[in-house]
Amino acid sequence: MQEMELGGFFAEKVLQPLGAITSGSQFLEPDGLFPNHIPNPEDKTAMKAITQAVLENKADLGIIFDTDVDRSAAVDSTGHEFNRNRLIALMSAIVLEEHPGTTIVTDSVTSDGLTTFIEKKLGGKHHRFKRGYKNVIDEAVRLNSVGEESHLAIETSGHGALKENHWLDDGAYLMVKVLNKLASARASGIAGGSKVLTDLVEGLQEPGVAVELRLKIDQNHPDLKGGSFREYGVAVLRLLENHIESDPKLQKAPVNYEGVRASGFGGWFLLRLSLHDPVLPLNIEAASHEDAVRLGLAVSSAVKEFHALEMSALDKFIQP
Ligand SMILES: O=P(O)(O)OC[C@H]1O[C@H](O)[C@H](O)[C@@H](O)[C@@H]1O
Repeated sequence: MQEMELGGFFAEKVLQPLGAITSGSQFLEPDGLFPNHIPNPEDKTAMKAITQAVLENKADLGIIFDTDVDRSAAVDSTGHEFNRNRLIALMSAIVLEEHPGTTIVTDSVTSDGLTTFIEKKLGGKHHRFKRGYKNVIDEAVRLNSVGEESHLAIETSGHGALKENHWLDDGAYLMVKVLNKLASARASGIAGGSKVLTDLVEGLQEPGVAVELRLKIDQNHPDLKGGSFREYGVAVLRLLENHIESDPKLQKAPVNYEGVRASGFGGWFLLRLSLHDPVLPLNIEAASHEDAVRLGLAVSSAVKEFHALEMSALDKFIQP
């Protein structure tokens, strides 16, 4: 069972020759207008489409790719999604079985629960680095070159690369690893859909609320005073950092490579500059909506003097 545009080859050229039944697959024909949904494994509509197809067809596993097959996600036979932190947890479990103790390099927006899972349950090391598939891959290569073993560089976006695959940014290869795990469980007599995969991520703590709010910087606003949006964004981050230091309810993340990350109210937030856009993405995770709002309020009150920052997404989130 599989879906997605250019990745259509995977059903015909990989899954079928291996003996898989792929009859419930959908959207295998490329169409640049993307008539079905945004081709993004982080997108809720995209994940809903593959989940429904898995359940309707009683498939053992669902696989979804983005347009050029470098991002992927999976769905187990019960409709449980393996994308974002859960995909990283699954891939970490598979890679750490093969390479005990190895370092997993991820992007900056990964959850605190993922760190606990990788380090306490799997016995690996979580190196939370920067957003951007190239950044995580380059960092994993660098770690190996200075003697720290790393076999997996992966983003919540679904981009992922393995050392054994020459650090290619390759969503199809990630799914091959997942399929391998499923097939070897079958071969050793463990049936039951894709439960073997679900079991691998057991114990991963997931937040009740996880949001990404993208705060735009108006590049024509007089507050920029002819400077770049980047400079403006850096000034916002600097001020937020000062606020955190003077707020006893917030603790600055001791190790952080991008933007400003802080814990508080049982959750965390990260405000950073987008890789490409005049935007400051704000990620907030917490156990409840109330706690997530408290974190949002802390950010909002810290940056309120920055009038070129478009706050409507955050305002909407924190409104009573
Ligand atoms: O920084 P953002 O705007 O959230 O974008 C971040 C994303 O940018 C590009 O699409 C890269 O290919 C991704 O690897 C990265 O995750």
